[in-house]
Amino acid sequence: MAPAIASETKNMAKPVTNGPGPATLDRAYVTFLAGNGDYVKGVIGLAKGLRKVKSEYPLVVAVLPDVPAEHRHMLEEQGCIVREIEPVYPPENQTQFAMAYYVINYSKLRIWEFVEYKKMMYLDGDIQVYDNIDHLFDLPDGYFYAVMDCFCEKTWSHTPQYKIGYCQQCPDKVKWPCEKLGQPPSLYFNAGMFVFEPSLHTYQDLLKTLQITPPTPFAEQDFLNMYFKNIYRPIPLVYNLVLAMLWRHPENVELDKVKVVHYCAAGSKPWRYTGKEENMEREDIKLLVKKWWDIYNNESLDYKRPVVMNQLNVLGAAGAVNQLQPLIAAAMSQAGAVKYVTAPSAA
Ligand SMILES: O=c1ccn([C@@H]2O[C@H](COP(=O)(O)OP(=O)(O)O)[C@@H](O)[C@H]2O)c(=O)[nH]1
Ligand SMILES: OC[C@H]1O[C@H](O[C@@H]2[C@@H](O)[C@H](O)[C@@H](O)[C@H](O)[C@@H]2O)[C@H](O)[C@@H](O)[C@H]1O
Ligand SMILES: [Mn+2]
Repeated sequence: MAPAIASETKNMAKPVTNGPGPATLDRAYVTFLAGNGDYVKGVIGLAKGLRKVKSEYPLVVAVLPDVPAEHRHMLEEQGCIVREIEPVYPPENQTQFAMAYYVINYSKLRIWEFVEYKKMMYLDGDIQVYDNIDHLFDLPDGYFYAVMDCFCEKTWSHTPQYKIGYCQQCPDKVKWPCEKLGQPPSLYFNAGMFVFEPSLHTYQDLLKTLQITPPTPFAEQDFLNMYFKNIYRPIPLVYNLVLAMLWRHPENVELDKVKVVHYCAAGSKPWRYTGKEENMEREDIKLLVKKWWDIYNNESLDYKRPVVMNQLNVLGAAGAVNQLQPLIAAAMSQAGAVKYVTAPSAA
């Protein structure tokens, strides 16, 4: 069934607002971390941002083997659930077609294997959540939800749409020349944020399909758009503001209504912001970078391991195993959706 093709927000998929459901283990946010560099700051900021908006669900971090133990510990100290994944590579010796920087992002595909969760929301590590978006988990099952991207940045200069000045964000401004180029491109989402349902069948089919799909410039983002084309449903831009929208389509942006900001424009990563790159001197960019730092530096947003957990650790270390049972029960209820359980060392 073709997804609702939405040309404007009002036609886009709307969350089912049936009020706050019970916090269940079958839902979680998930992000992806690779390397031993400074992206870990992005993930820590995201964990604190989700806590600030009182999200009911935990944050799972899929880490590649090259993420150092120190960074994994920092994430666990922030209440994250750290899961190691193996890298995913596109077909052998064809990676030169993808922008080299993006090849590592194919590893995001491992999250479809997290089937202990019925529904997950993927968020890039360079995303910050400024309003509670838990209601997106209530969107009807069976679809892939994400926000439409923009084709106007020079990162898109390899595409026909860029060359003729067409963008799905303003399809009437420069109309797609159907007689010359056939059908306009399908609606295309930014893969920095999406709502999906983990499934072993889908996971295996994704990997199998990847092996026969030549890589393309936007790597896993292009691949996911191709793979989920028939069940993709656009959701409003407030759920993933790709920063370039501020200067490419300001008429589509109401900044005070934006719930999720995606710091993907060149030079906009808050933890390495210098203000020197193009558009980075804008007042709205400076404000959004400050908003990110205000959360990152706010110690009141640090994860506080439930008191009982500390007692558990003390008793576990002391080998007082028989006193652990009631504490474990209390810890599980106090921690709600179990975010972080250290298996007490057996006596
Ligand atoms: O060195 C890296 C590069 C990327 N990423 C992860 O991969 C995501 C996608 O990369 P990025 O956000 O830089 O792409 P963009 O959205 O800027 O195109 C990041 O948000 C991180 O979660 C990472 O952990 N380490
Ligand atoms: O690996 C491909 C990446 O493609 C996307 O980033 C792009 C996209 O947003 C373009 O529209 C922008 O022009 C560009 O700057 C930006 O990097 C996703 O954000 C990222 O998670 C990841 O999938
Ligand atoms: Mn990103």
